[in-house]
Amino acid sequence: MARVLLDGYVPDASRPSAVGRAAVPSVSPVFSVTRGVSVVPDSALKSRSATPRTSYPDPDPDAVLDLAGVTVTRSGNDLLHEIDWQVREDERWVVLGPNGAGKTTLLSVAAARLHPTRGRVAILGEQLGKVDVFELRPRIGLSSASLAERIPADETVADVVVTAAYAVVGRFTEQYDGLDADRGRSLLAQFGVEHLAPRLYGTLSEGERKRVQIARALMTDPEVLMLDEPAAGLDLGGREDLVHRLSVLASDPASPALVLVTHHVEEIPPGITHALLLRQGKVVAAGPLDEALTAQTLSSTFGLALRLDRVDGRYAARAL
Ligand SMILES: Nc1ncnc2c1ncn2[C@@H]1O[C@H](COP(=O)(O)OP(=O)(O)OP(=O)(O)O)[C@@H](O)[C@H]1O
Repeated sequence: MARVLLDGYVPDASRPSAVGRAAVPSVSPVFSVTRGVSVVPDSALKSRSATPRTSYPDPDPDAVLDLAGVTVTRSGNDLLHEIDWQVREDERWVVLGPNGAGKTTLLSVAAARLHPTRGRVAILGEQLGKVDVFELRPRIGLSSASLAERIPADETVADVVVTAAYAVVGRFTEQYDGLDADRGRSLLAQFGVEHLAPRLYGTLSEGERKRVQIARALMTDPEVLMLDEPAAGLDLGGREDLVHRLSVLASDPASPALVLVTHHVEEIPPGITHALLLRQGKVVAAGPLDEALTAQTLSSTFGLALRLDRVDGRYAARAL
């Protein structure tokens, strides 16, 4: 069952497009439930619960990620507010939300890069605050813009991938054996960029860099793979190629659990099984893809009346 927790979309009656044609519910001033979806006005979305939880259930030992009551506060604002989220080994999640919704912050917590202000975070059975994150991080494959920015432009592509074995960027004096080099090559081949192995990273196109970053994220044979906007900046051909390769990865039962962050439903690869929709640091809906991702929840998430189509396992959205 999908958890559809919050629907902050309030149709603007003055906008003709939002009336009648929108696949979103009408909203009472206080609270309403339409077709099983909890709906609250924007004022409620912005509110913060007065008494935050102080105790949390024990983490589920079978969960790859188990977040309870996760709140991240900066400068008095909650970037994430009371997030509960569980990811299991065989699940492939997409995290959707508009700019500033808190997606990257959520991924940073889930990848053991950021401790929450409040809440309990268990990653691969280890609880943040009780584990050495430097031992935990190699078990998590992460591809993100902030990590990519740290890759030296004069590093060869082959080294960009193999250095993940030591969780470093920039090859120094570490020694890599033949198995590392073989694995690096085979991952580059999996993403169609094996021929780029001798090239300097700084000479690659954006699309080529993205594929190299994902190959790097898989280098340590991680138990969970987290990709923050892997298709950002790609042209149509590059996006379609990447979506296809991610679909192959997501559909392979031998692949690790996957969490993919995006703004665009068009970038959801077939094989994704679950969705978490985030708005203003709060969960709008979370659960199996078909239940959590609907025109209604998407409209609520982006604060816009949207039509959502699904053809051959691919999604498309447009404003009504
Ligand atoms: N250190 C900080 N202090 C204050 N606000 C911050 C800080 N870091 C992030 N924020 C704010 O938190 C919000 C969530 O940021 P985050 O990067 O997680 O969003 P996002 O959903 O990934 O956005 P985008 O899609 O634009 O990448 C943003 O409004 C951002 O400006």
